[in-house]
Amino acid sequence: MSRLELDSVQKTYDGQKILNDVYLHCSTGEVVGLLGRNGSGKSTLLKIIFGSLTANSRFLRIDEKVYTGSKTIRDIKYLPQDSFLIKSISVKSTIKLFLSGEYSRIVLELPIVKPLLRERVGHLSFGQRRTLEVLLLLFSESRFLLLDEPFNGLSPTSREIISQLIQERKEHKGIIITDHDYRNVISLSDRIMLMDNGNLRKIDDLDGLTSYGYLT
Ligand SMILES: Nc1ncnc2c1ncn2[C@@H]1O[C@H](COP(=O)(O)OP(=O)(O)OP(=O)(O)O)[C@@H](O)[C@H]1O
Repeated sequence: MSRLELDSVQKTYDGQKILNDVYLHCSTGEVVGLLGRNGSGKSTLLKIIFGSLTANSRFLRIDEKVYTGSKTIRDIKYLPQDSFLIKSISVKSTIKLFLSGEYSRIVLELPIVKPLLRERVGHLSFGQRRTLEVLLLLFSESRFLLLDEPFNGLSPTSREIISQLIQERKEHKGIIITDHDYRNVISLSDRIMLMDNGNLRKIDDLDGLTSYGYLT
């Protein structure tokens, strides 16, 4: 088992504190659900963990190795809200480009992917592209995944397939997931954390989400 640990994360934008001394951990074999209102700082936190955004302060450790500064780390992959795919190449080429042999073969054979293989990425619908992006991360070799709104634009069937694959792939990975489909996040997650006024609160049940004003 591997463990990612994040401590003392502070982030200020234009003098306004967005993250206030955040602590979070995630181990391989678990899904951590990150909930919070619009603008509460969820994407900011994921980008800081990934290393694409610099924090005022950040302590990041994976097992015994400590990472300083804001470099990206091979062992962490981030699904951003915006697409990261090359629009002019086919789905098949995209899968071969991003995934190594065995995982590439598995994804090429998935029933949800097979009918799309010859399509150019730029011709996919929003939901088809999002599904492909999530699959590329789930079958990557990185031990930790940060999924920022993976269910955005997905039909109920695609949501079910992706949720099932997240459950299967978490055996090898630690996954931090944020999405406004909070019911799905809750059903997938082993632990729920709520971003509230720059702090992360551990949530045990729906009453916890109500008491912090996330649900009414
Ligand atoms: N580059 C930036 N410059 C200034 N403020 C920013 C910048 N990026 C984000 N913010 C602010 O930081 C706060 C947190 O934004 P963030 O995108 O992390 O929220 P979020 O919880 O992911 O929101 P959502 O659920 O709507 O995606 C917001 O108030 C946002 O306006």
